[in-house]
Amino acid sequence: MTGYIVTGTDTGIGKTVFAAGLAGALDAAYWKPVQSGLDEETDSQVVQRLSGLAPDRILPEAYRLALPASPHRAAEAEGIAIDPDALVLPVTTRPLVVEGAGGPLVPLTRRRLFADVFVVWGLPVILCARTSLGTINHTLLAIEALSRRGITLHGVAFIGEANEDSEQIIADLGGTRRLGRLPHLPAVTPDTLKAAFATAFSLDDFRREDLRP
Ligand SMILES: Nc1ncnc2c1ncn2[C@@H]1O[C@H](COP(=O)(O)OP(=O)(O)OP(=O)(O)O)[C@@H](O)[C@H]1O
Ligand SMILES: C[C@H](N)[C@H](N)CCCCCC(=O)O
Ligand SMILES: [Mg+2]
Repeated sequence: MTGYIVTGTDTGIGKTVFAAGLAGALDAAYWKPVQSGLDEETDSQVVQRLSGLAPDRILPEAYRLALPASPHRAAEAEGIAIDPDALVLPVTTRPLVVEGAGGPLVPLTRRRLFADVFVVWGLPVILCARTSLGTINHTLLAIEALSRRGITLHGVAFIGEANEDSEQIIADLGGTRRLGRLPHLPAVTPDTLKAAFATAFSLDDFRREDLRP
């Protein structure tokens, strides 16, 4: 299985928008294993709308939970528990872009974290981080959490306005690379996202040999 796990330093950081850009650029498939919150457009629906991918490239979620909360809590609210061992990567002929919920230490159950399944999945992780003040601490904390579990960090994708020094010190102290920065888009549409993604990121950074079909 090839592809990437997209995680973030927080919820609402821009993972879904980034994942839509990446999945579209790689002509990939997208999977959101646990969706919590069903009242608004779901992440899968957003990616469907923004990526330009065919509907069958958006793979069905393993869990769809109504409460917009941490997955462990959203599951409990429905009287169920998520089974992390059931979160098996779907088999696809295309690279797979997998989006977590929130950040790497978000609980799936009261004992298991997203990071625990990242280890099992074995795909490299892309960490989405904002550029605004406070991001250095949050991003380095997330990098440390991934690193101590032996999870491969592919790099950091920044989202927001330029903050050269913060991006550089995160890359230096975190021992990782800056993949690029998606600016704040006044309107996020399939066209604006495609153009911004192409400007912000180099496809070669994501097209490893084993990602080619
Ligand atoms: N580059 C951007 N330009 C403008 N708006 C953005 C950008 N990235 C994200 N947003 C907006 O910010 C909000 C949160 O983004 P998004 O849903 O991608 O976050 P997320 O990290 O996937 O959150 P969650 O943890 O709920 O999955 C959305 O309204 C989205 O449209
Ligand atoms: C509901 C939200 N949009 C996400 N899907 C879930 C975010 C979980 C964050 C948990 C936490 O870190 O406190
Ligand atoms: Mg999302």
